[in-house]
Amino acid sequence: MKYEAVIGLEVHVQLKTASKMFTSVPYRFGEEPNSLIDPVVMALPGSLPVINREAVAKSVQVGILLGCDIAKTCKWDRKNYFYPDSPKNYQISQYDQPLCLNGSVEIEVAGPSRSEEGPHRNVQLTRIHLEEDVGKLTHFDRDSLVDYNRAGTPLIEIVTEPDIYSADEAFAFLTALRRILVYAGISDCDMEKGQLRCDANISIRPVGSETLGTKVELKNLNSISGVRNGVAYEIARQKQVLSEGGSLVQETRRWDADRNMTTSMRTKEEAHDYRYFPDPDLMPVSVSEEWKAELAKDLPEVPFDRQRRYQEDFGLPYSSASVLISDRMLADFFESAVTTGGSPALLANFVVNDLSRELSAGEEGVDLSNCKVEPAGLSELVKLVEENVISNQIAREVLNEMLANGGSPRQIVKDKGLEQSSDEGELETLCREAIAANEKAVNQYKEGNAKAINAVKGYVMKATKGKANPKVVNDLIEKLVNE
Ligand SMILES: Nc1ncnc2c1ncn2[C@@H]1O[C@H](COP(=O)(O)OP(=O)(O)OP(=O)(O)O)[C@@H](O)[C@H]1O
Ligand SMILES: [Mg+2]
Ligand SMILES: [Mg+2]
Repeated sequence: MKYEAVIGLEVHVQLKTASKMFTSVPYRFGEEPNSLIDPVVMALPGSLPVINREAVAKSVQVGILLGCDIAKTCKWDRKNYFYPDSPKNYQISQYDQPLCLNGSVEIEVAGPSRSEEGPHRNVQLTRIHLEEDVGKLTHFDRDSLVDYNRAGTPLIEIVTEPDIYSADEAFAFLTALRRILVYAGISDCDMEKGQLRCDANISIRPVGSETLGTKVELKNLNSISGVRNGVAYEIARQKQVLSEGGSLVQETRRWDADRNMTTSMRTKEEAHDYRYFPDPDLMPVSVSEEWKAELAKDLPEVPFDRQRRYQEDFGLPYSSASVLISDRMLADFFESAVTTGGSPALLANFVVNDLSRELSAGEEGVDLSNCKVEPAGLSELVKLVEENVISNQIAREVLNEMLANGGSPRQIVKDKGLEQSSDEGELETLCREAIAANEKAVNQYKEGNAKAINAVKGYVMKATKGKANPKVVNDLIEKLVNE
């Protein structure tokens, strides 16, 4: 029998807010353990929670970005369980009246190559609710240490419908979701710092069947590639079990990235009964239309809309547009340069090929905040190319100088005497010299080998240190070899 996979994701995202969800203490990653706590975080008797307006605002913004229905009123519920990573014996969450319902995330599954666009599709969401994070346990041989710094940090849980059908789609979903959230300043979504965490629910069913199979919930997925690997492994494992005549049980499994396999953590019988009930210490929250409109105003255009605009309005190829939108700093830099002037295609080339490579320091991504080149400077450089003052090749050289020492491109070109030479008399002499020195190549060219002529052009370029106007050289050589 042929099977297909069905996947639903639960994504937890830490919100970038000045203080915790129900108290004014801040949260920062990597601080002295148990230094960012107070009576509310520790749930000391008599302490009362106060709702963080900024956290609600950011969650509403996520809802707007993802096209959700924002609840007019949402309420808070206690999810009861005890575990040492939480100082209370419950977590404040939202059960039956979450802040957002429905909505979707546009994904693009990778195309056949980096320069070819893959198919786009909307993955449906079920809900988004707001809750508080728990602390962090560190286990040793005989005992464990607990750090409550993270406890009480605002966390949203984004739950998808079972509407993802492969490991690659799960990867595409998380990539797209993370990009939107980072763009909008909702969260930095650094998975290594636990700012974005994902559980994957996976089942398989015979192709053509409408009913869902028994689901396995996969935990401990520590990176977006980890999700892809874990989901792929789990789909294969489930198919294997069924093909051997076995049956699947509803369980929670743990992804072991080192051993590249999943192992069982607990089965359905061991699942918690959370005994949800409304938190008596917190009032429901209502979100007015005015507030929603206010919050919507601060939101950026979403990345795929930008990608389409770059392709349609600026005529950029997919390969450039997709790299530009992969990082908001890069895209903003490009747009700012386009506004200042210069051909979008040329600007995109320099940003994608030169700036992004120069500035992407490994995992950290692009950091343009310390860059010595400003958008206006790049724009000026491109104008020099368009005005035929310098060639593309020289422009690269000037850009490298700008990246190293700053400065205006016009001034650099002037100081270093890099202006392109279009002096036909001077260039003709050089071209004649080049043709004489490359007799063999010229003959090959005449016999139909079009590329052979590059040797002749190369000679002129070398002699002028790249300063010859390539168009003038081309035309001259063309004319002279056919004389
Ligand atoms: N048979 C199935 N196959 C694949 N995914 C499923 C299946 N049934 C449900 N799902 C997905 O599992 C996820 C369930 O998440 P949800 O948060 O609603 O419940 P939970 O995991 O039981 O609760 P908790 O938040 O306490 O872990 C959703 O993303 C849903 O789409
Ligand atoms: Mg859940
Ligand atoms: Mg779950």
